[in-house]
Amino acid sequence: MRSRYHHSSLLAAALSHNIKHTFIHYLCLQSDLIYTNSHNGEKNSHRRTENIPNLLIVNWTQNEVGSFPPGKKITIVFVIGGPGSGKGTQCSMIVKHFGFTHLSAGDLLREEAKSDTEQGMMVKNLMHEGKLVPSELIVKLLLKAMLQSGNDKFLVDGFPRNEENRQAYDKIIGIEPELVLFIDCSKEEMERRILNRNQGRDDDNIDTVRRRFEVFQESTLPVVQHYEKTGKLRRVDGAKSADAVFEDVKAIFVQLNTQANQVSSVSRAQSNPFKRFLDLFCGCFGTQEATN
Ligand SMILES: Nc1ncnc2c1ncn2[C@@H]1O[C@H](COP(=O)(O)OP(=O)(O)O)[C@@H](O)[C@H]1O
Ligand SMILES: Nc1ccn([C@@H]2O[C@H](COP(=O)(O)OP(=O)(O)O)[C@@H](O)[C@H]2O)c(=O)n1
Repeated sequence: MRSRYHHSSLLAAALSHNIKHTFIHYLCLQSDLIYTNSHNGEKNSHRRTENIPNLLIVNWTQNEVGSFPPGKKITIVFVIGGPGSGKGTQCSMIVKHFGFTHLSAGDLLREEAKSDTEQGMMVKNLMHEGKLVPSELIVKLLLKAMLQSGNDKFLVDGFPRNEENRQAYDKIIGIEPELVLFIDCSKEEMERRILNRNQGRDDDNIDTVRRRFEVFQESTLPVVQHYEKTGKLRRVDGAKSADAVFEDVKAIFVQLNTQANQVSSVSRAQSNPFKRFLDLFCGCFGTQEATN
């Protein structure tokens, strides 16, 4: 009871503050994100929040986490696929060959779930139910891990999982992914792999797995379609053996490296004043190719 009143007053204080760059979220331990839904379906967050115990407010500022130095080139690749499609397996192979830092959204959340706080408990419960954790929390964890790594190339595994993830990422990190790797695999094969995985994961049981498949179908597939439209999606057949999948993945990353090298040699050339002068000079006499 006390905690309910405490949270209600925090909510009131937060609403009255409207601080720029501050992200305030209302999460419920037993229900989904509830800010816009009331009992009777009206968009009335006040009434709804006052009636719900265990309300948790995650309030954090961008300054708390930090940001990348301006102008630093950061390469981001999202890796998506259903539960058990082989995201983690492929990511470790990519890391060995291409020097990326692997950030698994699921691993970051599992770490968070160990903490003996209200937030840790909330994450643990949602994961146990196979539901998605509120987006700003996972984006914050990703940004923190990116900054701590000191690297500039990241594989973000298991993200974005829904439109809300994608939008929160755009708002908070905002670095366009270079590409989005989608590991496509049948439900039967994924289920078989998960039930044989034996990593002692609390959510690798048949009931939670089924819920995770539903979430994938309903929430993640629309994100796949989004990246298909923007031309960023690279689909690989995840049903093959891990090595065979990696052959296809490798080809995608070799191409990505080639493009990156071309871009950096063009920008090096453009930043060379003598080369710029020569280009201009030759351009005047119609001999542009002479400098290439
Ligand atoms: N291509 C594959 N063929 C057979 N088993 C695989 C393949 N890729 C991964 N696995 C196995 O399937 C399970 C799930 O793979 P994992 O990489 O953990 O998936 P995800 O990260 O997508 O949940 C693991 O036990 C892994 O060893
Ligand atoms: N972007 C994400 C990624 C994972 N998660 C949570 O973490 C759980 C495990 O995700 P995972 O990527 O480690 O595992 P798989 O479901 O892909 O096997 C999901 O079922 C969600 O509860 C999330 O809420 N949001």
